[in-house]
Amino acid sequence: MSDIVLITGATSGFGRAAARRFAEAGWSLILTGRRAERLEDIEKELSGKVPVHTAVLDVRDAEAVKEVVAALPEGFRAVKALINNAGLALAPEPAPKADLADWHTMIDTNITGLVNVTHALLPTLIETGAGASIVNLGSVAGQWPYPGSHVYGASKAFVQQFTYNLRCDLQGTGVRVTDIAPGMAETEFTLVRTGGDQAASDKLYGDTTPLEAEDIAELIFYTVSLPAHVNVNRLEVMPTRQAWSAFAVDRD
Ligand SMILES: NC(=O)C1=CN([C@@H]2O[C@H](COP(=O)(O)OP(=O)(O)OC[C@H]3O[C@@H](n4cnc5c(N)ncnc54)[C@H](OP(=O)(O)O)[C@@H]3O)[C@@H](O)[C@H]2O)C=CC1
Ligand SMILES: O=CCS(=O)(=O)O
Repeated sequence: MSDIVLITGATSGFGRAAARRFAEAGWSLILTGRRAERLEDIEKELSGKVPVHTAVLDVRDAEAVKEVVAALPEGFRAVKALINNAGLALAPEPAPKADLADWHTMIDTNITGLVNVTHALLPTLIETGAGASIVNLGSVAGQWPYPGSHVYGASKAFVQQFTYNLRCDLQGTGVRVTDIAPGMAETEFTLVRTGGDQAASDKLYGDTTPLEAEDIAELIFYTVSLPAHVNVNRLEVMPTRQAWSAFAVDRD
């Protein structure tokens, strides 16, 4: 029987690229996201190669998460890898101008959603044991501050610490836990962050060489495919053309 991966946010960006990468390697796929049509598209694309099960799922809804996990069909139950990828940034403006509702949405998705899915799948992953993996999508924003990152960066700092803390509690179970923390990558991320501003997205990724979704998919797959005794704790990755900026100083 093939290995089974569950990917949240498989309708776009890293999640969709990861689905393709795991399919290439013959894994069975459980793909989730809120957009049903996108899930149908990716299922159509990949189900000729490997078994695919899709579920429309908003990770913020803890009950729905439990139901999706409980209803996994025969052949998709022994999950070996969980890719906690669903997430988003909103409100690119500075904190005093940001909407409280956007802050809540980021917390509900990037923190609560990730915790919901992890909690629901922990028993299965522990049963799988040696070689099982949880890969959490953090961000450079979880480590490095920048203007407009406010709650987004803080939510990704949570992802990093939750990853480390989970590692402590899962020691002895064989389940590995990794925080992959990408820098600038061209996906629908900026379109979502700016409320659909295609020009802003094009401008951010233009005239440089951002990471591509496939770069991160490769790292996710690599992390999961390492020998069972190897745990990558955190992988921070940036485009070669991206680096840190100087400290900001307020002057008279
Ligand atoms: N692109 C970048 O520069 C970076 C991104 N990241 C992180 O990587 C992850 C993937 O982002 P990326 O691929 O770039 O962005 P995309 O916007 O392309 O993809 C985000 C995915 O998350 C899903 N999603 C969002 N909210 C929910 C929700 N409430 N329930 C279920 N699924 C949800 C979306 O699916 P749907 O809308 O169908 O629900 C979509 O599939 C995120 O966690 C992001 O924070 C980290 C560092 C850099
Ligand atoms: O998480 C996304 C990367 S960035 O926009 O915070 O640099």
